[in-house]
Amino acid sequence: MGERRTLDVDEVLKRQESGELKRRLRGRDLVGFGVGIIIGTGIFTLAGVEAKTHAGPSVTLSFVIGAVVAGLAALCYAELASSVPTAGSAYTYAFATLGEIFAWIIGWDLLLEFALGAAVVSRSWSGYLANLLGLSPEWFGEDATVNVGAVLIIAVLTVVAVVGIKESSWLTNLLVLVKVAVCVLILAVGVFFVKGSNLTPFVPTAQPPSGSSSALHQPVVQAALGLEQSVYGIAGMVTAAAVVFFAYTGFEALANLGEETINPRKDLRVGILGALAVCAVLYIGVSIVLTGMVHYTDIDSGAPLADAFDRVGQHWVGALISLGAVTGLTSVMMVELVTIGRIGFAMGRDGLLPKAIGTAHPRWGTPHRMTIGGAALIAVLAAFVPISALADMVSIGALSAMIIVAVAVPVLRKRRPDLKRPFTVPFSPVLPIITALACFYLTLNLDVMTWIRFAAWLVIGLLIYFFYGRKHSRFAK
Ligand SMILES: NC(=[NH2+])NCCC[C@H](N)C(=O)O
Repeated sequence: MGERRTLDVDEVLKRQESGELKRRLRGRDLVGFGVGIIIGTGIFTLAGVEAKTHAGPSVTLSFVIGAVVAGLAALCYAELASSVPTAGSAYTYAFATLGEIFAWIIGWDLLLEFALGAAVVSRSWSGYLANLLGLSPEWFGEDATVNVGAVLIIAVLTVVAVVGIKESSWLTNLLVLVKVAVCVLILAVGVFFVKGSNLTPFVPTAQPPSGSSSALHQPVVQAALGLEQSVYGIAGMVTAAAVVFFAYTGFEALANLGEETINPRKDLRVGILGALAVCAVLYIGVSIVLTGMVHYTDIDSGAPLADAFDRVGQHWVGALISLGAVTGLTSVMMVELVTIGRIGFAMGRDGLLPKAIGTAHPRWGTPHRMTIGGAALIAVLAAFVPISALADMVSIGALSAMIIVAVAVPVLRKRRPDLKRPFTVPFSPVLPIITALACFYLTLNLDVMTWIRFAAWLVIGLLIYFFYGRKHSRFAK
C-alpha cells in the first residue's frame, strides 16, 4: 500500500476563506445560474427526439425518472457543497474523502462533461439561430461541415467569462428570465391544443428499431443480457430516461461557486435544490404538452417544440420558442465556460495540472488560462462533431461524477463527524447508496459506443495522471 493522498478538509475550508477568487454571489444569483445551465438542449430538442425514437408519450415518465435520480444526486451535492464550499466541487470532495487518484478521475470526467456539454449546446444554438434568421445550413446547424456559428458563439462567450463572473451572472439572469418565460408560454398556449388521442397508448408496445442499427448502438443492459434490440415499451422509456438525463445535468456547476458565494453554507443548498425543482416541473409539463399536441411518430427531430406550434397554426409561438432557445442556450454555455475555469483552477492549484493554470487573473479575478484553453478545445469539437455523439457522453460523464459524490457523503461523515453540515442528506448511508446505484443503472441504459468512448477518455486521463499529475502533485514533495 502506498501513502494515502487525501486533502485535509480544514485546509480546504481555510483556503476558501483567504481565497483569490472574489466573493460576490447571492442565493438568487445561484438559482439563476442553476436554471441558466439546466434548461437547454435537453428540453428544446432531446425531449422530442426521444419521444419519437424511444418512448412515445411516456417520455414524460422518462423526465420523472430523470428528476428523481437528479434530485437524489442533488441532495448529495448539496450536503458536500454546503459543508465544504470550494471551487473544485466534486473534485475537491473526492480529494478530501477518497484520495488523489479518485479526485483526478472525477476532475478529468467533469472536464469532459462540461466541455462536451458546451459543444453540444453551441451546435444546437447554431441550428436554432439558422432557423430563426434563415441562415445557410452550410455553416450553421447539424448539416454544416464546419459549424461556424457554434465556434463564433463560444469565442464571444469566452471573452465574457474571462472578464468577470459578475458581468456574466447579470447577463445569465436576464437570459434565464427569457427562457423560463418561453417554457411558461409553451404550457399556457399548448394546453389548449392537447389531444387525448395523441397520448394513447401512453407506453407504446415494444418493437424492433426501424432501419439498420448496429450492436454498438444498443443499450449496454440489452447487449449484456443478450436481448433482442428493441424500442418503446418500458425498456424504451428507461433508455429515454438515460438520454434525457442530459436535460438535468449542469446543476453540479453550482457546487463550484462555493468560493465566490457570499454565504455559501445556506445559499448553495437553496441554489441547487431550488434550481432543480423549477426545471423538473417545467420539463414534465412541457413534455406532456408536446406529446399531447403532436402524435409521437410525427414529431420533428430538428425543432420539435417550434414545429408543434406551427402545426396547429400558432406560428408566433413557434418563432418565440426559437428566439427563446437562442437566448436560453447562451446562458447554458456561459455557465459551462465559467465552470471549466473553476475546475481547472482547482486542479492546477493542487499540482495535478500545470500550476500556471491554477492562478487567477490579477485584475479580473477569474481563472483565465483554463477558461481560454478549455474554450479552444470546445470550439474544435463544436466545429466538427455531431450533437448525437456528444450528448450521451455528457450524460455518462455526469452520472459517473454523481456516483463518486454519492459515495463521498457517507465516507466524509465517517471520517469527519465533527464537520459543520448546514444541510444533511436524510437516511445516510442508505440514500447515498441508492443514489449511486440509480445513477449506475442509468449509465447501463446508454449505448455500447458511449461506453467505449468514455473508457477511452478515462484511459487517456490515467496516463496523464501517472506521467504528469502524480509527480507534480502537492503530495509528491
Ligand atoms: N455540463 C453539462 N452537463 N452541460 C450540459 C447541460 C445541458 C443542459 N441541461 C441542457 O439541457 O441543455
